Amino acid sequence: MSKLRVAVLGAKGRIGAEAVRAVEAAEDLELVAALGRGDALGTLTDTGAQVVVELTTPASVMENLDFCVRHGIHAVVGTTGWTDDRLAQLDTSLAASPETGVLIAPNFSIGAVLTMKFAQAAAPYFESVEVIELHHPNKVDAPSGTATRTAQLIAAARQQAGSAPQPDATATALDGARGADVDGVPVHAVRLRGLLAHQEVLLGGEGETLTIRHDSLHHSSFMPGILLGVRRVVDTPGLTFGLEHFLDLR
Ligand SMILES: NC(=O)C1=CN([C@@H]2O[C@H](COP(=O)(O)OP(=O)(O)OC[C@H]3O[C@@H](n4cnc5c(N)ncnc54)[C@H](OP(=O)(O)O)[C@@H]3O)[C@@H](O)[C@H]2O)C=CC1
Ligand SMILES: O=C(O)C1=N[C@H](C(=O)O)C[C@H](O)C1
Repeated sequence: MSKLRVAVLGAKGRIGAEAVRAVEAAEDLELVAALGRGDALGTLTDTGAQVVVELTTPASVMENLDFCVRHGIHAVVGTTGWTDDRLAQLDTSLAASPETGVLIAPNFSIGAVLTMKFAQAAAPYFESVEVIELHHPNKVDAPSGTATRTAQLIAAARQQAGSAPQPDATATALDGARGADVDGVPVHAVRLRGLLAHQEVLLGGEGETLTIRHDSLHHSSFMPGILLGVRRVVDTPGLTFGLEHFLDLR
């Protein structure tokens, strides 16, 4: 059987470099390009890439995806910075290339995907819920894509369950003291040397709290999810948001 031809964008970055090694080590995949900033996107078509793994920056991702979709190259995207406007723009370009698949995964690690699922399930049972994400200090965006997605899922679950607004008597606060408001869920971002990628979801009810915590200790935690995405996206046209759609979660 012929190998799937894969390119990595952001190949010299923290996660991109790990993805290059993971693709090279996979027997069913062939790494045909490893591109960094300034490298010509034409290399993707010249090398016949079938799938691009996009791990760059929020400032670069839209232009890169536009090129991929216009050329019918499937994409697995870990880069953050997704807004409704950006998703709508991507949907529009995918409509003109209906056989192309794009997976956007706020987080490729199984533990983070499960954290989101558990938080979504627990949220309606508690009066209060807040998200704390903790990352290395070189991260350029805050809050993290994972924390934003987690808060959105929590908010949707609470709305569906008819939960009351969260109790909070704060009358005066320094700017930022109560975190960012994501659909009514406070999200706090910590940047600390020594950390990689971590998240806690704190839930509180009368006389009890529940903490759901996930730690990515190494970039290898993201690799099985990226490889799964590469193998599945070629048979999944259109936009898929979240790795959970490619997992057989019960
Ligand atoms: N979904 C997930 O599971 C994960 C997602 N991420 C996300 O992935 C992204 C990358 O993270 P990280 O590796 O830590 O960041 P880095 O800054 O280490 O890596 C990004 C790399 O992309 C390069 N780059 C920038 N623009 C382009 C471009 N147009 N074409 C090709 N390469 C480009 C950068 O080059 P230069 O240095 O010259 O700017 C850099 O080498 C972030 O958005 C992060 O949040 C990270 C980990 C897991
Ligand atoms: O920048 C990172 O490192 C990470 N980014 C993603 C995010 O913003 O959620 C995924 C993970 O947290 C690592």
